Amino acid sequence: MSPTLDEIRRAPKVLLHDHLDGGLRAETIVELARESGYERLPTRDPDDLRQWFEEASDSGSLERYLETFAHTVGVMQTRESLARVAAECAEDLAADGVVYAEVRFAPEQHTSMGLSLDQVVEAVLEGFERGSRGREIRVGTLLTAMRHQARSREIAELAVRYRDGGVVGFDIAGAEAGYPPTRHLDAFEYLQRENAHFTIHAGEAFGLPSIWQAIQWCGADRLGHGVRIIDDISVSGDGGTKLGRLAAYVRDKRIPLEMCPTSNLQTGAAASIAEHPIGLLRRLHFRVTVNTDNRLMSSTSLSLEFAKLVEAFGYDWDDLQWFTVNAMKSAFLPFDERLALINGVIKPGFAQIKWQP
Ligand SMILES: O=c1[nH]cnc2c1ncn2[C@H]1C[C@H](O)[C@@H](CO)O1
Ligand SMILES: [Zn+2]
Repeated sequence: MSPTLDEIRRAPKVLLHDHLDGGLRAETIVELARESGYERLPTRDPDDLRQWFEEASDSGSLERYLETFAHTVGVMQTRESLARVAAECAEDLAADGVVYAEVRFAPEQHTSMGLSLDQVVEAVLEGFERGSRGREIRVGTLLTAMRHQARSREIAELAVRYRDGGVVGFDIAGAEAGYPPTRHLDAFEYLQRENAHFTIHAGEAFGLPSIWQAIQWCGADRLGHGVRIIDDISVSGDGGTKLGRLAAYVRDKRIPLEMCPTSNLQTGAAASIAEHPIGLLRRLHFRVTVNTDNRLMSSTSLSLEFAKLVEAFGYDWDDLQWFTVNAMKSAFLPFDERLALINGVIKPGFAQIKWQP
C-alpha cells in the first residue's frame, strides 16, 4: 500500500529548505497589511490572495517568481509582524508533522521601517521559540544574503554573532543568472574560518558553473536545489548512466541536495514531477532531500511534496524514511543531536506508521 497524504502527515519529517517570507498564511498577510497600511496587495481577500500567489509564481521564470515576495516582505517590517510570522511558521510546520526544520530569510530585506539587522534576527528567533513551545518541533534559523546585493559579509557576521542563539547557518538567494556565488567569496571564506555552516542556492536557474563555484570555490556544505547537476550525468539508450567529474564529486562527497520539486516546476527548472531529476538522483544514491522552498507560492507543504513524489515515482515508506534520514544527517546541528533525532524520533516514528495495521 503506498503512503497516503494523511499518513505522510503523521510521519516525523525534516525540512531543510523553507523560506520564512515564502510561507506566510494568506489571512496573516491581509491582517498585517491592514495594520501597517501596506496598500499594494493585489487583493484583500485571503482566498483570492492565496490563489494570486500561486498563479503569479507559476511563470516559468525565477525572476518573475521572486517578484511576488515584495508583498510578503512588505508586511514583515516590524518586530511584532516578524515574530508573528515566525511563530505561525513553526505552528504550521509542526501541524504538518515536521519535527526539525531549518527556516531561512534575508534580514537585510526587513529594515525599511527602521529595525536594525540585530532587531530583525531577534524578533524572528523569538517567534520561532514561541511557535515551537509545547510542540514537537525544533526550528533552526538560516540567515540569507541576497545575491544581487553586497551585504553578504555583514550577514555572515550576523549569523556567527547569533550562532548560539538559534541561527544554525547561512545562505545566499535571489536571481541566480548573472550573480555567481563567487561574488560573495569574502563571506564564505569568513564563515569557513569561523567553522560555520552554509548552503548556497545553486543549479536552479543556472547550470553547472554555478554548482561548481558553490562547491569548489565557496566550499558550500549543501546545495539549495542543485537540480542542474543532472547536466553532468549522461543516460544512454539502455538506461545506463555515466557521471561527469562534478556530479561524481557531489555524490562521492555526499553533498546534500535540497530539492524542491513544486517550486522547480513553477520556475521552469523541471517540466513535471515525473520528469524531475529527483527520480534519477535518488536512484543513483545522491544525498537527496525533499523540501518545500515556499509553501505560500507553491501552495504546498512537506507532506504534499512527498505525496506528489509517491504518486509520480511509486515511493514507499522506506524511500520516505531514506529522504528523511538524509535530511537529518545533513542538518546544521551538532552530530550528537542529529543522531538523537534519527534514533529517538525518526526511526521509531516511521516504524510505528509502517507496522500499524
Ligand atoms: O527558490 C529560490 N531561489 C532563489 N531565491 C529564492 C528562492 N525562494 C525564495 N528566494 C528568495 C526570495 C526571498 O525574499 C529570499 C529570502 O528568503 O530568498
Ligand atoms: Zn529557496
